Amino acid sequence: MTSTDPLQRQLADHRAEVERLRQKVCELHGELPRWNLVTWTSGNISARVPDTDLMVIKPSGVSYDDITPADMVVCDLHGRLVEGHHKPSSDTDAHAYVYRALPDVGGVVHTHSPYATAWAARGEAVPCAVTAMADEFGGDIPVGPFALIGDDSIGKGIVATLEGQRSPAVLMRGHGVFTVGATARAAVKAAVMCEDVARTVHIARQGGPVERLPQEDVDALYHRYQNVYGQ
Ligand SMILES: O=C(CO)[C@@H](O)[C@H](O)COP(=O)(O)O
Repeated sequence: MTSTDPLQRQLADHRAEVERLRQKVCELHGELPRWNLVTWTSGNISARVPDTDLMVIKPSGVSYDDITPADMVVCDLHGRLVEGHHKPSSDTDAHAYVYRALPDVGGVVHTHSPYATAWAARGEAVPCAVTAMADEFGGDIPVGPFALIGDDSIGKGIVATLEGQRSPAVLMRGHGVFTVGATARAAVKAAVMCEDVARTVHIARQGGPVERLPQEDVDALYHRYQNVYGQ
């Protein structure tokens, strides 16, 4: 019998994609401890289910060692549970706000990676001082406002900070990293690269002042990496 609930109908009509994303998002969660981006159960990943008002997101507080595709939770884009036997991530409101505000975003990642989170604790943007930053971020990694969890505050801070920015990463002051991407995998890559460059620039600054790359070089590097690099 077909449900009269539009979200349940979307779920039924996109069942194969939802199950594929449960598998994919679960796999991607393994990358967070692998790259030392999270501690214990901190951090989370979600993916938008294309052509729906749904997302697949991490269950709250479940160990990375134990998480399975079946544990992934399906929510609507207001953070309301649609399907799952766990409570969704405590950051679901933030992920949902981003998806509502930025239609091109297909994946959102949150980490507490140590070097990037140290920059967030200082409320300081990571200056674009190395080519790897120009490649992936197209400039500095910006800082967003401190915001408490539990409503749209974090999501609003992420979206407002990313407005007009090339960077797919934002350092939420006093909290940690949020990244976005066309896919969840792209957002995970941005989180990995964010921690890498935050560490490099931090170490560089221990030896003396760090200068940003010339803007024209940043532009050229970003264009090459985003449009030419790779296969
Ligand atoms: O920083 C936060 C809370 O904002 C999160 O990273 C939590 O630490 C992980 O929450 P769950 O996704 O497990 O609910």
